[in-house]
Amino acid sequence: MKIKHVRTRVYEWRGKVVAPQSHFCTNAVDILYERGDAMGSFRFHGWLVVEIECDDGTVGIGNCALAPHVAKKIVDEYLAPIAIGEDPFDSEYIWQKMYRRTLAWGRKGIGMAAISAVDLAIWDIKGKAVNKPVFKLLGGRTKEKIPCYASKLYNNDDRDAFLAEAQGYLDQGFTAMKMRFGYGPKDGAKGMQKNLEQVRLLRELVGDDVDIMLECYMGWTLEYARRMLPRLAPYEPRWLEEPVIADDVEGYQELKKMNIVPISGGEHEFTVYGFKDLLERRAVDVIQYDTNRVGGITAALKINAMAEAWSVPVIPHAGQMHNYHLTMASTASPLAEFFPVFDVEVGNELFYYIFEGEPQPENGYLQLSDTTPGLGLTLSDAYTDSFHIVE
Ligand SMILES: O=C(O)[C@H](O)[C@H](O)[C@@H](O)CO
Ligand SMILES: [Mg+2]
Repeated sequence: MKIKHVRTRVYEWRGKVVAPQSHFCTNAVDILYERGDAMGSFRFHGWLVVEIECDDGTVGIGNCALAPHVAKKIVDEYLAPIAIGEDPFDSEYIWQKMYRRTLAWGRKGIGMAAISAVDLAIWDIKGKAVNKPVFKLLGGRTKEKIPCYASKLYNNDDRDAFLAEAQGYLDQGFTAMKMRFGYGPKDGAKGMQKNLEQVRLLRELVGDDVDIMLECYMGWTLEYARRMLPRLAPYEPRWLEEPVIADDVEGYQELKKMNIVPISGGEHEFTVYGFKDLLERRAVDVIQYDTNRVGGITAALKINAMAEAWSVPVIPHAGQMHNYHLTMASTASPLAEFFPVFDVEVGNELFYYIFEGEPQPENGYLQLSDTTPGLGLTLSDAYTDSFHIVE
């Protein structure tokens, strides 16, 4: 079996977009003085789809959402020539070739996201070639079904609307949900009180039998997070996510060492080397790589093994099939993130408009088929009129 052709397309969403409410999510840009759409550069309204065709006609599908046009260029110019002609079952060798040939500039960030997209397509091929779901190639079923948490609840100062969304997840049977803070250091004591009010109201609504997770999306500082942790402790969040930027590993270490609220991170970290550093420095209580960024399934599988050795749970970023297969196949991964299906807003939900095959939860659990080969995704044609597709 040989890789014959690599096709890359960027799906640009042209359909309806729901403008997010003000202060809907803190983020790394918040410390800058200019106003405007701070979360603008964290939107996912374009998505790279990579299709790899083999000489026997098998086609594998991969994807990545970070800077999709740049990732497309990297795949077209650098990675496709490396993969073509190789046996897809030599996935480790192909991964090493892609990594080492682009090491000068691709070891983190968009270079690794592009490698991830190719690697996902290769694993999809391997599953299809042996007529097995990918998780069966990664160690198999470790769970009867996958527990998941509802992940949206962007801050809304209309507290009735915020709580109505949370009530909806309770009504659907979720026993865990993640909210986004709307305020950070720039918003002073008043903003801090709004953050605390938001958590208090959510905890009062859901009670003590539901886990709540708190997302900062890199929008706080170490000083602000130090002040918030003791104030958040009474609400017993399952974790506080990305309180500081990914490069501030010392900040992560210090917050974790305070041992007040578990600290999670990793969706902006890459390869086994990035997670070796986080683990050895005991910087996180929960690892949250995204398989379509971190180095694909080839890298994620190795990180799961490292996390198991360090007893650090892996709860991958994003509710998408490429992450679910890893969670299903690892006892180090107790839970999956689930992005509820909504009108397109930030774009986490765009995946549902491009692909068919994503499982929908029942009472807070997801199920993967034992018989659907590969990753289990096909390209949807239900929304083609709402996409501008760049070949
Ligand atoms: O943890 C997450 O789901 C991410 O940080 C979100 O994708 C991001 O859009 C912020 O909500
Ligand atoms: Mg996050």
